[in-house]
Amino acid sequence: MENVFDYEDIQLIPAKCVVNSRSECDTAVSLGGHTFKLPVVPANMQTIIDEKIAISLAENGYFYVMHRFEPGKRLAFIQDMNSRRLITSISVGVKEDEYNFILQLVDEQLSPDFITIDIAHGHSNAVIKMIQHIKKHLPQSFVIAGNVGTPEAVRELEHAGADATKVGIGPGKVCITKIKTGFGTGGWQLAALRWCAKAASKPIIADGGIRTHGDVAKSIRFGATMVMIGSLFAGHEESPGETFEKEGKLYKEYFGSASEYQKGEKKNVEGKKMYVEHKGSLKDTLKEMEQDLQSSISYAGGSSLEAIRTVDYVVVKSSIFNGDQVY
Ligand SMILES: NC(=O)C1=CN([C@@H]2O[C@H](COP(=O)(O)OP(=O)(O)OC[C@H]3O[C@@H](n4cnc5c(N)ncnc54)[C@H](OP(=O)(O)O)[C@@H]3O)[C@@H](O)[C@H]2O)C=CC1
Ligand SMILES: Nc1nc2c(ncn2[C@@H]2O[C@H](COP(=O)(O)O)[C@@H](O)[C@H]2O)c(=O)[nH]1
Repeated sequence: MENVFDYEDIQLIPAKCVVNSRSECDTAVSLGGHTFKLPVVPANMQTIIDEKIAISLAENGYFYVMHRFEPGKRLAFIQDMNSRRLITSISVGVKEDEYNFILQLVDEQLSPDFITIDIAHGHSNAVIKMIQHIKKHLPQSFVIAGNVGTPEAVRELEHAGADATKVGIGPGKVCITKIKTGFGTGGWQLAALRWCAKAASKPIIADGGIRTHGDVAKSIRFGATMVMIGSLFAGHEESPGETFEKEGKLYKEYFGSASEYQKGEKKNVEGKKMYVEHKGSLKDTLKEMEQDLQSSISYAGGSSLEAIRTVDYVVVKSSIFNGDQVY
């Protein structure tokens, strides 16, 4: 692979502005026949999303993906979302019980709008089999499969029936896959996204490594339809996970889905736990993200996300931060 780079190595080049106010710029995106306010989705992790946040996101026009770590609650969750006439979007794994869960949904005549197959190494027969199982029994559900990091994987999962693929092996903030296995897209996630997007014939969700709001625009430029984010959404008032106080400051926990804390055992651990500063309300962060993305669109010289997809860019290998702190 040539031309390897990551988010902080890239700057997008401004084009002539065509709007009078950033508020004219539309950040809406379509996925699976639905339109969402932002091309951004909180990660399907237990310290990032819970039922309450899912309801609030769906009610306010945002995409969400519920995590799969309380499997017994999923059926009731889908029923509850259906009764509220909200979008249903859940995650599954690939173990035997998950096959039965899909059949149980069929028995209950429940067909979630979105099903995300959430596995560390998504380029596998296990994921291909699960895609085929879901497509056979719940053909109306939009299947997101991942995670992957190569064009071959994108093509294979699309060929198996996936409606979208999720790209990102190891760039996450609480990820230690890159350290423990030596593999992944950590450090070159944006280049991997571009590589995968060139091969894709269906939407791609960029997953992991987003550290600033500008990285959302960069993901769009390099081929993402949607961007999954963990750490930037951690630590909010609404976020699940313990809050604790240290020297008068509030922090919240954020742990990896393959961490000891999630698994309850020290086996195949590829994630860690960290504490992030308390950030206030999730609603405010989403609003700020929307405003920042509206501004990105205006710099791209357009009035919708499409303008960002073709904007010029430069590789700034010396790092755009120039020694500055991110915030
Ligand atoms: N995006 C990323 O970079 C990563 C994300 N994660 C997250 O951690 C969570 C747990 O993931 P995961 O361990 O897949 O889920 P599970 O623990 O549910 O494992 C799923 C199945 O895949 C097998 N499996 C897992 N990893 C591999 C591998 N490298 N090679 C072959 N088989 C494998 C497991 O068997 P066995 O355990 O016996 O091998 C198990 O049968 C997920 O939410 C995932 O998104 C984890 C790592 C990387
Ligand atoms: N290697 C691991 N990756 C993990 C784990 N838990 C979640 N994840 C991935 O990280 C992103 C979020 O990344 P961020 O940079 O926005 O914080 C998430 O969507 C997963 O794909 C883990 O334990 N190990």
